[in-house]
Amino acid sequence: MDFYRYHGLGNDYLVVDPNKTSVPINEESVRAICKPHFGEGADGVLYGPLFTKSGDIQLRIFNPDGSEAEKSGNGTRIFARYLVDEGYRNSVEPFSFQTLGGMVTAHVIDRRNKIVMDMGAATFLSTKIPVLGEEREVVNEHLAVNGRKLTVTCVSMGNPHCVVPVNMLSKDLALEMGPHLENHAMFPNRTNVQFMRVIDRHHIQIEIWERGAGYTLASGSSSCAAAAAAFRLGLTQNTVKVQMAGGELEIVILDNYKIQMTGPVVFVSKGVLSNEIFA
Ligand SMILES: N[C@@H](CCC[C@H](N)C(=O)O)C(=O)O
Repeated sequence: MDFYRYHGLGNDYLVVDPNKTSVPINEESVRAICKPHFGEGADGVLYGPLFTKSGDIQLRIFNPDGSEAEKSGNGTRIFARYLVDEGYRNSVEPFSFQTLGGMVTAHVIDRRNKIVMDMGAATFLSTKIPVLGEEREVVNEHLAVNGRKLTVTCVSMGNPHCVVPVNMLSKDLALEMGPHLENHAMFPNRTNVQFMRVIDRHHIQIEIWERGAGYTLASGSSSCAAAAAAFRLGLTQNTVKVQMAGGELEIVILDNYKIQMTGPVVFVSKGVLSNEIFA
């Protein structure tokens, strides 16, 4: 099974192309592939391009625990670059593809340094995220988590996010509280988690705990969600640089919370997976 490894700010994915391999991708095989030391090790698998009857391209996004995600910011930028690198699309014109969390549109301006992605609209609506309880926008709500009382704002970018503004940010905070928030009873589909420090009206910093992946150096959809929450809370303007352990993404919040994300993608390697890892 051929794979193509890319990373976006240290958030690394393996692209597995169904047109080049017949090995099935499922929960079990994804776990084996992503397992550090025993498999290739990665923050996820991007399975595509799959083609619909009308010729649209579809992408399936898998977390290292084998669960399927509706959307990924770094994942979609990486996949856009793969489509151009392998000649499925060219970089002259923007192109779109489907994810479980909706359509995204890629503008490949400089395939290494600048891929702009129209990520779809952010929503704070509980039924869309989902968050339990009566239908409402989940903005500045109190949540008891592992003996602490946090104030959270929840966002769907197609996939679920829980943003926690804090004054003091650390990796340890994400490692300690992330798993409790990810699996909190309020989130029936679990959630991605961002601890967010506002630096000024154009800069925020986040530490991330990803659903199905754990601590990651960067997350594109997390950056979109955190920027949308900061803007909604009146803490920032609509153009924000999001600083993460792995680097920085630029997020623009357009009308109706449509989100545009800009960032780099690095091609790391191409390889062949041995069947032995599935035994
Ligand atoms: N790393 C991604 C997010 C991947 C999916 C996420 N773990 C989920 O389960 O929703 C990104 O860059 O957005």
